[in-house]
Amino acid sequence: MKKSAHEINRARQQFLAHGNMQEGVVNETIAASWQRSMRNGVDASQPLSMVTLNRAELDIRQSKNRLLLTQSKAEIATLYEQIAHSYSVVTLTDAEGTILHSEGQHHLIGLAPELLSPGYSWNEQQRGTNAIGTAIVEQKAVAVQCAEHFVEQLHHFSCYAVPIFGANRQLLGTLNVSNAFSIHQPHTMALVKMAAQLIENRVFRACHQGPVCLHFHNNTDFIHTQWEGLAVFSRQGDLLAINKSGLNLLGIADIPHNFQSIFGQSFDQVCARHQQIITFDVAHTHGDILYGAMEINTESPSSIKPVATRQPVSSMPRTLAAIPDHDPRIAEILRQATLVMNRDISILIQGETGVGKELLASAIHYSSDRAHGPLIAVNCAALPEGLIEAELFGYEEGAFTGARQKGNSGKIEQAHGGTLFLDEIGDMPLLLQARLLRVLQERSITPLGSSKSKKLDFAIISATNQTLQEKVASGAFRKDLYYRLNGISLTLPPLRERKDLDALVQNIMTAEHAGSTRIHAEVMHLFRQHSWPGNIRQLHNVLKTMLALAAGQPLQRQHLPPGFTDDLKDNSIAAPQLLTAGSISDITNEAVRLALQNHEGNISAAARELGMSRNRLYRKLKSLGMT
Ligand SMILES: Nc1ncnc2c1ncn2[C@@H]1O[C@H](COP(=O)(O)OP(=O)(O)OP(=O)(O)O)[C@@H](O)[C@H]1O
Repeated sequence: MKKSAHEINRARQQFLAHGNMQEGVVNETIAASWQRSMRNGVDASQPLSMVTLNRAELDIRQSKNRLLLTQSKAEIATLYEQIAHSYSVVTLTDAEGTILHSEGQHHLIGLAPELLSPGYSWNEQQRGTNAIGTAIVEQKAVAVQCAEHFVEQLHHFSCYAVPIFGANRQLLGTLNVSNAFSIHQPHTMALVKMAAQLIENRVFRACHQGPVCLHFHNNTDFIHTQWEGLAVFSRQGDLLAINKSGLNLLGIADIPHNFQSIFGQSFDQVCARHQQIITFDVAHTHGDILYGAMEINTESPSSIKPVATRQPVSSMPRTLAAIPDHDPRIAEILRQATLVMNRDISILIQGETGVGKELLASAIHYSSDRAHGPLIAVNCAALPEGLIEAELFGYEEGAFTGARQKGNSGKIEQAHGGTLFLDEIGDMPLLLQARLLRVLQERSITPLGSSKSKKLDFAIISATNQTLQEKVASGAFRKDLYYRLNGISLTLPPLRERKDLDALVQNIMTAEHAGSTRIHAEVMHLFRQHSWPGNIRQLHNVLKTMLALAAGQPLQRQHLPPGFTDDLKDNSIAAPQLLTAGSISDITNEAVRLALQNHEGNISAAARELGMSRNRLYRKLKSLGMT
């Protein structure tokens, strides 16, 4: 049975004072870690050192762990949304316990923000028992709750860390959730484990993009989930790689190197049935039947899936004119974009994650004179470093041996006559920045292995959610390339600062074919109070979840994802009324009424909550006959 924080603290005090471990209070993992912490001379009563890596050191670490970072991004965002509340932070560390990325409002959990920010190390040797450091030592999932932490300063926090292993089963890092709850939350650990498993699978697929991949499990429902086994084969049926779950499912450590000897069936015949679920009666699983689905990559071996970024959902705004411009900052961005788009000026779009940078880039392209040409999107963060050069610049026949023998036009060449969109440009490796600069200056390209250059004509738009100027200052991004890309910089505001939430909600509801679904006024009120760390993407996800949970009924507070309201300052809401997503003016009227009610008629406070000026609110009240 789980012991109380008080009992654990007493056992810890006794251990610190006399070195003896009270039986049955903490589990073996924590007990062993306390012993190590003591041996390592960690001072349990002193606050932790605040020393973290400087910007340049962190840049180096992040670029060393680019694959892990890029393959984790989406899962971290989803995990954060699943547990979204102000008292949690999600962190991703490298194999030494140094934070590479964190998601959450660090300052709110009552710990110095530095301690959960990129650059801080949670190595057990220095910090004593903690989920990240201890998970790295133990190479397994570890939960450390309150007084189980060796250092007293951490006694108000609970942390859940799960190691992430690479394609060759080497430790890559950890995924961790820290929160300010003293009660053990088994579901938090389950969510972290699921996310870590998904990251491992993504890393595996990014490293092994062989032509044939078998997805398998002993339960058909688990195929294409994070628990599936993955085995990658060459076109001849030679095993190129297998993931950890695959090994476990097969039940043998020493895997044969050929499809037929593993699965007992002809590779070609199974490939021919790749649209069906195939049953395998495998010898070593002791009667356990395995089921598999073959994925055959019919594209040329060189086409790498992660290059292309997501295409905007078709019903989302496709042109600048279709983007709502009720927010003055957005209206100004749209005006500037319209003025520069056909003038050979490089556009750099900046803004936090999920603010709509990609959507804006695509709207610029489809509004420009090049709308009939291609829009080629390259996610600079989603490619293994060694492949970027070939993917961007292309290569001539004979430049490589093996799978890449035939030659391939690069993404830049494919953008000829259209627009090249370089997403996450801040992640472009330094070495390739010089080459890209040359291409942009000369508007011509020389593929790898070729001596002939080709003249090209394309518009360039890049986007980043990093502060490029800081990267320039730390030497991680070339100044000359920065100036070249930054003909004009358009910075999209975060959602919490936008004044057009109603219009955005309406847009998303329409895109989700739910334009006539009614939204409770209370929900809109809660939306206005939310800080939206994931911006419009998060708003979109929340609305999608609510639409699913409401199953055709009006969207109400109980349909909000769990944890959503924890972020809000004031949950006391007035009597609910129903509104239609389509009627922005109705929503605004209702919001005005609620805001005034919440602030007992105080115009300034109500205007602040509504994100409008006092004058505008006065005008609004006048038009409503409320003054
Ligand atoms: N004007 C808009 N109206 C409705 N939905 C929008 C709008 N802008 C963005 N979105 C929604 O927000 C999501 C995120 O947008 P987008 O991918 O363009 O953001 P981003 O800033 O490029 O994010 P990241 O930096 O993480 O790549 C989109 O999938 C879309 O659903």
